[in-house]
Amino acid sequence: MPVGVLALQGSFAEHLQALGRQPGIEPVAVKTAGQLQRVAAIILPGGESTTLRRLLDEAGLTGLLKARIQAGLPVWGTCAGAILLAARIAGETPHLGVMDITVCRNAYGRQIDSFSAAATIPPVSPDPVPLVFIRAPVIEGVGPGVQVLCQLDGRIVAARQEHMLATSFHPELTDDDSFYRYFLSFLS
Ligand SMILES: NC(=O)CC[C@H](N)C(=O)O
Repeated sequence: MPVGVLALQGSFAEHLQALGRQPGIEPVAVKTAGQLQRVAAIILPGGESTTLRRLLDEAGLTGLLKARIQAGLPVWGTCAGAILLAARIAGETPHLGVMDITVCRNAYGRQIDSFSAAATIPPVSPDPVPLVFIRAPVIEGVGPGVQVLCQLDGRIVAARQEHMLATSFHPELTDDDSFYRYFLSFLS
């Protein structure tokens, strides 16, 4: 099963490596419309969301990506990828705008703008999942069709809406694959 990772900027290599550990999955680096057309699901990696948006536009991928997601392509945005998905971004205009969440960029203060934590997220794993945050956004609000998966100190850091998954943190920077298994379950 070909599963893509948007490979324009950010932590795509780590996602491709993690996908390569999942049985039956062919990791595909997505840089072109042809590659985007053939994947059965896609991960939008962390990085810098305004840069990612610009590169998506320059590659001519924004409209196709949005259309495929709206037609049901399973998508998982991590960190900057979650910002790309959000229908609302505090103080900014949205990018893809497909997921009914409101995000606030760089929501953690300077002194803790990168940190690790762990949380038990029952739909994802019975065991605590390590969470790595790097200048992370938080999800400030969700629409009625969105399931909150994880809150940390009362702030939403993971949510699902049907075939769309958004996480503020970076599972690709840990050796815990439970979020990959959870996301790939959207395919069945
Ligand atoms: N690790 C990340 O993806 C950081 C996201 C970045 N701070 C942004 O707002 O785009």
